[in-house]
Amino acid sequence: MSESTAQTDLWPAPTAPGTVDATVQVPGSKSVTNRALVLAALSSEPGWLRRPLRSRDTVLMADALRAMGVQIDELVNPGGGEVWRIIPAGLHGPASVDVGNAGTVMRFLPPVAALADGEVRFEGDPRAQERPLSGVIDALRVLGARIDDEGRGALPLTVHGAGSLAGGAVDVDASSSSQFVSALLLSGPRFNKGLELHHTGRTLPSLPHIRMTVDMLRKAGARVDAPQDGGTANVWRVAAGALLGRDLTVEPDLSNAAPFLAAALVTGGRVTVPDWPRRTTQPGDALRELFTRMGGSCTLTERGLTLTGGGRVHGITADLGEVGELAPVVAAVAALADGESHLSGIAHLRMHETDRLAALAAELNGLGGDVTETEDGLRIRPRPLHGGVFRTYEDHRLATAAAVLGLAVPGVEVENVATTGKTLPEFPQLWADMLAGTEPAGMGG
Ligand SMILES: O=C(O)C1=C[C@@H](OP(=O)(O)O)[C@@H](O)[C@H](O)C1
Ligand SMILES: C=C(OP(=O)(O)O)C(=O)O
Repeated sequence: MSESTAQTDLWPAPTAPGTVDATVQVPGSKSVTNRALVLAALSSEPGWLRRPLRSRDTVLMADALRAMGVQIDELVNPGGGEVWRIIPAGLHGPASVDVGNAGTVMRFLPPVAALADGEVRFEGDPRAQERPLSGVIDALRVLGARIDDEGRGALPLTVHGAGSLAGGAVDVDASSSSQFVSALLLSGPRFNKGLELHHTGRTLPSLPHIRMTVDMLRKAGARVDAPQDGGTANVWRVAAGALLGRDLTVEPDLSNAAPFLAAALVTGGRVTVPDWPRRTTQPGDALRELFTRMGGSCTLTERGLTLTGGGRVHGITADLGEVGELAPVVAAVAALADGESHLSGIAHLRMHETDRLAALAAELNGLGGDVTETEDGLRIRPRPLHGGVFRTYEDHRLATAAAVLGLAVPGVEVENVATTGKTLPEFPQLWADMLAGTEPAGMGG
């Protein structure tokens, strides 16, 4: 948890005037948008991206690829929504990349830079320099890349791209971030010998995100063997070969649907998220099961996913290792529940945008909660909460978690709500719109 910014920018989290009843159109998935941009940049023909997410993380990704020579045109679709046309070109330096605090940018792009011709310099926010990257740096060196990180094993660094990379077999410990695996797989088809990646760590978080990588690679024409389909455990193989341009419509970001669905749960109301995919690799799909266990009920129809709160919120014992992105909002809901919760499998959240376990414990306890950190998660004992400042440590998911608490706890003031711009710049407006249709207390149902 790094030092918090000044507390001058405080957003009074609105209290729910009654039961929420709303339809919330959630913008596109960060993880899908940024993978699609990388794959399109590496492909041999132009591609299209419909309804991409426009947020800090995805704009940083697009700008970085442009800096390496890729053309990305942003078009307005008269039928609604944005369309980006990606025209790949010979990747080249010199280029300078600002990764911000985007894990996807800082991890997915050094392998792309190794394929570029020339130097690519990577810099980022102070927090990005603390986040793990050595798994990618060390693996790229084994695969033939020259990287100057002055021995840090972290940002800032310079990749001296040679226009191609040998590739081959490599061991990677990705226990601190699944993005090490995704990063190498995404560029793998463009390595001369392809890639054979052995994960050597004891644990591997966020498996759905690795499945998303494999799925999107295959849809772009890559040949991939993965443990998920009965392949060798902990081994991924990517054959060398060309990638095809795609015309892809981005699914809504299901992890960013979490605070809105949580609003239905904690107010005993109803929220529908249109365009919820019937099949998806996004970890946010697990919200259906998690929030059902916490007292809601879900229906998936052609209108989308509707979550209806049951009037009571239950505590939960859950291993969130595969779906760590959901932990902050689940923790907020758990703090409002009728019983204790144990969230486990999320030690790696200590190296996310902030130390999320420390931050959630400190901020929930600051409002009167009883939260303790465990070795790999949080124990949350619901207590009557009171208002106060909820610090967000430049972490979008801390801000949205605080908004959920604010629905039930008067006087919650959220520091720097604009930090939601990392993946959901429209958050305050979407939240206000959701509440505008809320039935006053006593009239809901
Ligand atoms: O590949 C991806 O798009 C992501 C993978 C996960 O990272 P970790 O495995 O580092 O948790 C997730 O938390 C992050 O928000 C997005
Ligand atoms: C961990 C997250 O982001 P990043 O892609 O920066 O790792 C997140 O969005 O919860």
